[in-house]
This record gives sequence, C-alpha cells and structure tokens, in this order.
Amino acid sequence: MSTPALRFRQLVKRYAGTPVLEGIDLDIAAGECVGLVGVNGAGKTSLLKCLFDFVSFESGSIEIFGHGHRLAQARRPLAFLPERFMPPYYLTGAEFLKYMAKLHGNTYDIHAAHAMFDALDLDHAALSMPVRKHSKGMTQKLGLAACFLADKQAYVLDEPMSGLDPKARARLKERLLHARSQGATVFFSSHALADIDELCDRMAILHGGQLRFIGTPAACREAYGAATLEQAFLACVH
Ligand SMILES: Nc1ncnc2c1ncn2[C@@H]1O[C@H](COP(=O)(O)OP(=O)(O)OP(=O)(O)O)[C@@H](O)[C@H]1O
Repeated sequence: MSTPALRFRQLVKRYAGTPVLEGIDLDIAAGECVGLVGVNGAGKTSLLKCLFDFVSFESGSIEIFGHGHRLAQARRPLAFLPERFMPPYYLTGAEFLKYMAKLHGNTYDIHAAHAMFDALDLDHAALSMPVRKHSKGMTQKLGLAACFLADKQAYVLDEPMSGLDPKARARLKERLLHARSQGATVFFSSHALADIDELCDRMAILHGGQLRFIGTPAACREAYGAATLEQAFLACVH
C-alpha cells in the first residue's frame, strides 16, 4: 500500500486534563478528498491544530506523506486555511499574497492572482484594498486564494465554506474538484453535509473524542439506515 498523505495513529489530546481526542486513527490516501464532521466542540479544529503542530498532544503520532508531523519539512506539502482566518489587517490583499508566496518559497504572480480571484469570484479590487476593509467573505476568499496559489500536494481547510455566498461556495467546490483532479489531497472540516456528500470520497464523523464513522457518504447512510446524510449523522452522534 502506498504511503498515506496523512496518518493519525492513536492520537490523544487533552486540554488541562479534559480529553478532546481519545485515540484517533485515520489514514487519508494521497489524492483522496475526506470531510471531517462533528457537532460544535467535537474536536475538529483541535485535530487539525495537532496536525500542524500548533498544539501538543498527549500520545499517538501523526505522519505527513510518511514523515513525522513535527518536522517543518514534513508540513511543506500542505496548504492550510484556519477556521478563523484573519490576515494582518494593515496589509492589502496583494501584500498578503506576496507575503504568503514568500513563506511558501514561491514568486508572486499577479496574473495567477487575477485568475485565482476570478475562479473564487473575488473582485480584483481586493488586491489593492487593505484587509481591514474586506468583508468576511472577501477575507475568506483571500485566504483560500493564498492556499490554492501555493499549489501544494494537500489542502487542509478548516470550514472553508464559512462566510461564503452561494456563488462563491459553488466556485470553491469547483476549485476543490479541480485540485482533486490534479491529484491533490483534500482534508476539510465542514458542517455542510450536502457539500460533504457532493465532494468527498470519504467522511469521518468525530464524536465523543472518537471517530464514530469513517467511510463513503453512501456507506454512512446505509450504516444508519438513513435516507439522508443529515439523518445518518444525527443517528451517529445520538
Ligand atoms: N485552547 C484551548 N483550551 C482549552 N480548551 C480548548 C481549547 N481549544 C479548544 N478547546 C475545547 O476543546 C473542545 C474542542 O474544540 P474544537 O475547537 O476543536 O472543536 P470543533 O469541533 O472545531 O468545534 P466547532 O465546530 O464549534 O468549530 C471544545 O470543548 C473546546 O472548548
């Protein structure tokens, strides 16, 4: 079997003794699109924070394309959009993209930025506008644009649809499908089960500190004898 893009093994995370993740095992294959779902406070963001070494964990391991997650080099193939994406307010959109390009070791290309803004339905004016003047949705699109412009092997996105209007959601879905068609791995958290159903090869339901279900959306409906994914989810976290 080929090396998974992401591998979580027996991950245990506590905050001040309170368990949040209690033995998470999850493999995400290269090129796979996996959705992470769970009720508010289930631990989705915590799992992603562990992946990026933003927080420590008590036990278990995480590998990124076969390398320990603590190595900065291991995280190089990943692009990440945090849940509460807040770029420095004093930068313009273009300055932020230049900064991100530099961090990723890439060159800022205004034509690529324009094309990406078009793909995500973001007005080019956002490039010259300070981030503090962006609407919530504009800021989210800027963060997504920075991720996709980084052109990575894997995209890890924490609630990427947050704040997006229906047109932008549709554009983002197209973009994610495009990334997948190029062989990229996508791992994202979402509360929008319709998006999970539409986009994901597999979904993982996190509840009570554990992954209660891992499989295709169709298998999830079948496992819980549910007509819809929403009903299946509710039965799973009951
Ligand atoms: N820094 C922290 N210190 C203490 N507790 C924390 C911290 N961060 C998160 N928690 C707690 O860990 C639990 C999981 O939070 P987390 O943000 O990972 O959940 P989530 O599934 O992403 O939630 P949501 O869907 O609301 O975004 C919650 O009970 C939260 O209060």
